[in-house]
Amino acid sequence: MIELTHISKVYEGPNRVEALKDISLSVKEGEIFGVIGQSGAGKSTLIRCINMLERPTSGQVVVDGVDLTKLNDKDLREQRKNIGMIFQHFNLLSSRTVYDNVAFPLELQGLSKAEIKERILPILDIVKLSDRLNNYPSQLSGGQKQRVGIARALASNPKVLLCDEATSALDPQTTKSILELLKDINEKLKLTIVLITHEMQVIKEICDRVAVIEGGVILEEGPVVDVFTGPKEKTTKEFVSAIISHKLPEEAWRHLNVQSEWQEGLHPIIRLNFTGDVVDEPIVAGMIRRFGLDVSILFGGVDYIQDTSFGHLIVVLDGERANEERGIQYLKDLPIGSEVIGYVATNH
Ligand SMILES: Nc1ncnc2c1ncn2[C@@H]1O[C@H](COP(=O)(O)OP(=O)(O)OP(=O)(O)O)[C@@H](O)[C@H]1O
Repeated sequence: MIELTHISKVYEGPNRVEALKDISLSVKEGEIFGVIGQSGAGKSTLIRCINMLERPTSGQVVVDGVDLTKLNDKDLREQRKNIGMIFQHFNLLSSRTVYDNVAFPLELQGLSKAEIKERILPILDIVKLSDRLNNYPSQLSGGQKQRVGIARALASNPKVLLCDEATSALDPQTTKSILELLKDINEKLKLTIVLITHEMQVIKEICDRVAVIEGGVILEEGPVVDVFTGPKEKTTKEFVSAIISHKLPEEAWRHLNVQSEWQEGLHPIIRLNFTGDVVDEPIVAGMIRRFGLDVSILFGGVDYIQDTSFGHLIVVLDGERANEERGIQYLKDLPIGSEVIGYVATNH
């Protein structure tokens, strides 16, 4: 649905900034694609290139089969009806009611009052604002204002919705309800959604795939579950660790006096990561039964990334060294992630 090919964006001026450097991305029809990055990474520039609010310095932007970089202003305006956008600070007109804010883009397109009404009443129903039609933005909560923004974006029946930090100004509870609404319209209206955010929680809640951007470059991208369970780049690891702690807390690490070499009398500490149904397998019981090992659990938990369970466990294997080595091999042969992260003395 969206193909970005070799996109670069340079802001010329006394402080020349290369905001995007040769970015290529592909977003499939009907998916929710998230771009995450820290402040200044290039997220806003990237999302604004998709509807050409920013014109890329070079590269191609194809949305629904049309190369937007080749269009004149009139054709671009026409194609933009396919691409709705919502913003962090909602960008509503304060002198217009909820109804009139949502009607505004359709008025600009020259639709009649009756056509507008027919188009937007069902949308106001989807975003649950039917009882607020005559309120002004100042009379609404942040979440309600964003619902107006969403309804206005949907008014033109777009195929793509761009969300520019759409929940960053909202509290966690309201964020959750807006994300649920986005998921809902993605499913009901088969809308392709691209969102940018600096919050991993947003990616975790609703995205199918994610790209991590830093310094105008995509560091890595893939299905959310894959990126969460196997982050490759340092920045990605930091984002992931903000919501999933794979690590033993620092204090516990010190208290245990963890060593990096497997010396006499020490036992391996192992980190296990597992996704999906495998979490239900009796892995710990297997190690006890097969190799006569004592398995102490130091740390662990199960997270859910949408419908996929993602477990992590840090354990110490304690037994004869040969059996400990067999246990490590047994784990390696299972369809889970396992890594020896240090060695400790136990009380036995
Ligand atoms: N209109 C502009 N003129 C000059 N430089 C700009 C302009 N817009 C953005 N930049 C620069 O481009 C780089 C990327 O900015 P961008 O706003 O895309 O990042 P971001 O990831 O969205 O950050 P934030 O979350 O803080 O908005 C930054 O160095 C920024 O200062």
